[in-house]
Amino acid sequence: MGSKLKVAIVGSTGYGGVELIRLLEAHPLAEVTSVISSSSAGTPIAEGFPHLSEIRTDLLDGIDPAAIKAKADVVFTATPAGVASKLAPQLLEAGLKVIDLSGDFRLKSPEVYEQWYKKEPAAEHDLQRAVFGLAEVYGDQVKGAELISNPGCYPTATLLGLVPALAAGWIDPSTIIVDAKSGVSGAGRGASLGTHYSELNENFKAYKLNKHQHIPEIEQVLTDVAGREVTATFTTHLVPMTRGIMATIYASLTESRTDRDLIGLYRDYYHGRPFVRVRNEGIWPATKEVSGSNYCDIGFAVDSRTGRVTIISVIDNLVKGAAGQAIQNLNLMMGWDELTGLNFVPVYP
Ligand SMILES: NC(=O)C1=CN([C@@H]2O[C@H](COP(=O)(O)OP(=O)(O)OC[C@H]3O[C@@H](n4cnc5c(N)ncnc54)[C@H](OP(=O)(O)O)[C@@H]3O)[C@@H](O)[C@H]2O)C=CC1
Ligand SMILES: CC(=O)N[C@@H](CCC(=O)OP(=O)(O)O)C(=O)O
Repeated sequence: MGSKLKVAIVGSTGYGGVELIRLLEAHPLAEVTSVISSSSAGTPIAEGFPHLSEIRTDLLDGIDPAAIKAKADVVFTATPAGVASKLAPQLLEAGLKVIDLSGDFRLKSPEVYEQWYKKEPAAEHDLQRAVFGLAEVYGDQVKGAELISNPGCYPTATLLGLVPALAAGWIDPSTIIVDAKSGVSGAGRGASLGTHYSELNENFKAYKLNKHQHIPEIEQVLTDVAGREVTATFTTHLVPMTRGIMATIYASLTESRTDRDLIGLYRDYYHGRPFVRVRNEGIWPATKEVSGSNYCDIGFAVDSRTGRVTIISVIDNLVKGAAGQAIQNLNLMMGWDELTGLNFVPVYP
């Protein structure tokens, strides 16, 4: 135990934080030495989360950068938007490395952040030094980083489904439409009218049309990959399930291609990236096939009639979409094998 990397979690009482605790419990090289809460410091974490009884007997700590540094070397911030933009600089100043799960450091432009999140942006200097931790695309930049910005859940599924085809010039960037669906844990643990049982059960609804805060994050990466400005139509839906995201992506092909061509392209692009699995021809992934795991599974259907391809990309929003990807980034940041502590089978059924 003594030689493990010590990590702290701010926002440890939220869904992302609790998932970090679950996954890090099995990590061979890291241990959680401080679970932190802004509202319940001094109470045992297992009191609010009986599934952690006997596993975590400690009390929640408050937010104090110097005290966190005395207990840990790396901090995960799993906090609502607008918190890490102010807290992370203090944590970095105290000598900690930070992996932020919120949207605060994902967008390089402070003006764009303000426009979509309706909050005060992080300082420009911090936005510039943050590395966008989509490991399969920007993994080389993650190693040794001090501040990692973990991608959003929807952008993770969407971008992993789009980047290889876009990078290869196989799809027309002006034709991208993403129809995305999420389980309700994506909205966090707080109760709200739109997510309580009788509003959600046996219901299926679209939300934040053309206003979702993940639109600029997706477009920022697509623009970077394509080398020209890319916009995309992106629509989110809530599904009455607990975990999972499915991004159903449509785009026009620039030349005639088959499912097999796409499968080959994606398998080459993700060669050596253990968390992306590309399905064989005619087999499309379902959210249950990745549940509880750090996998992103992808399948294709080319329609030669319309010249379009449909790409299905699924993740578990709390794992590959949040805590799992954050640990994958920790692994890369520390120079460890990215599979460390994450090499497990999805929960099925
Ligand atoms: N849920 C998901 O699938 C995903 C979430 N994310 C992002 O990760 C972050 C965490 O999400 P999630 O865990 O779902 O959210 P939750 O709402 O479940 O948890 C957020 C936690 O942050 C803490 N918190 C609230 N206000 C403050 C504050 N002012 N200062 C410090 N801590 C605060 C709260 O704990 P306490 O009161 O104990 O401090 C709360 O438990 C969010 O930015 C979210 O958008 C990203 C990808 C996927
Ligand atoms: C189902 C659901 O409500 N999902 C949330 C995802 C929030 C999130 O993860 O936000 P950031 O990545 O921007 O921090 C939403 O659509 O806003």
